[in-house]
Amino acid sequence: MVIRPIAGGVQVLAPAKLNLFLEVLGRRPDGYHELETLMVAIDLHDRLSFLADDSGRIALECDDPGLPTGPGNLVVKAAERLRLEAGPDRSPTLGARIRLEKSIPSQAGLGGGSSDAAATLVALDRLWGLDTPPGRLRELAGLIGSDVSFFLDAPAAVCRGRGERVEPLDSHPESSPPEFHAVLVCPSVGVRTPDVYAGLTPPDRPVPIGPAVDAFLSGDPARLGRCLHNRLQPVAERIQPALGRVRSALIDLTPSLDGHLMSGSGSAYFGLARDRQAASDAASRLGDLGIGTIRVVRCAVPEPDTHPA
Ligand SMILES: C[C@@](CO)(OP(=O)(O)O)[C@H](O)COP(=O)(O)OP(=O)(O)OC[C@H]1O[C@@H](n2ccc(N)nc2=O)[C@H](O)[C@@H]1O
Ligand SMILES: Nc1ncnc2c1ncn2[C@@H]1O[C@H](COP(=O)(O)OP(=O)(O)O)[C@@H](O)[C@H]1O
Repeated sequence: MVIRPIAGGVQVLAPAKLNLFLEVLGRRPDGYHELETLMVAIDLHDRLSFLADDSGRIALECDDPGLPTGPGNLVVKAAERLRLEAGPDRSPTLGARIRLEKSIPSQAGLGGGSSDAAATLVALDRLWGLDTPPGRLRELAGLIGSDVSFFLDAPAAVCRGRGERVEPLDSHPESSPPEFHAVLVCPSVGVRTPDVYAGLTPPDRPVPIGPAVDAFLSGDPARLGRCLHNRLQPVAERIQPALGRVRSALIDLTPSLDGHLMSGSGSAYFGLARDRQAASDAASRLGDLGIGTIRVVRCAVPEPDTHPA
């Protein structure tokens, strides 16, 4: 995530993510599912600004009237959870005026709410001068939602457990993760994550993640395209049959695209392209079909001025 100082506070660009591979290993006794997923950040961002307020009030304003601005918003949840870390003496004076400008569609499997929550942890930790140890920040992220920890470590990682055990793929400081281009289709209908997991039967023989990770690290879109996999996709398409049209439209673009997949629990789909021009060409062809909002995106682009998690 990109974080910059502004007058009286900080501003953060919180990226969306794509799941390039998602396998469910089993259902856990706590009701969650054990996952293996390859996630990458993309250059589609929400923008959040944070101004300190020593009255102790946490106030959120959001330009999307469809989203809650109270404790139902993951931004408020993250702010309140972090404030507890300051202890009973300091926390009553810690407040913030937060503005959230949404560009990441909701209920799309793009992790917008989770990314906003991670951005809030990082920004308010800095604004309130808490200096929370990175390991503790990760624990708090895991308490807020399964996908939140990834955004502390983006741009590319393998995530396991509920999704909160993150193994970044850019661990060599001198090498950046490879860059991929894709066309993104965001249908007007969303899919609720709990409904998708509730409708899932975990596979007897899970698909291994290794080939997808190797293909990702090779930087070859054709190779990665052959390894794309999402166990949640057939369930989401059963719940929301309109998604079948998106899949068909992407199939019709084969072989101009190197592969296509639904992200996370849906409803967004992406088509992997050999380069930016191929992604733009695919976007033009998809634009007239009325299947949703079409964008060209880049994956796993290293960003300047990132907060060391
Ligand atoms: C499917 C994925 C793939 O990256 O992303 P999205 O499509 O939501 O972006 C994630 O697993 C979603 O993560 P996140 O959206 O943070 O989930 P949470 O808020 O923790 O959980 C929402 C609900 O999903 C189910 N859930 C979530 C994660 C998991 N490993 N197993 C589950 O069964 C549970 O029913 C839980 O109550
Ligand atoms: N900051 C936020 N941005 C988006 N959705 C949020 C946010 N906070 C809470 N939510 C709730 O989380 C749900 C979906 O979250 P989102 O992250 O957009 O989708 P997904 O889990 O599919 O990636 C929505 O129903 C929305 O009401």
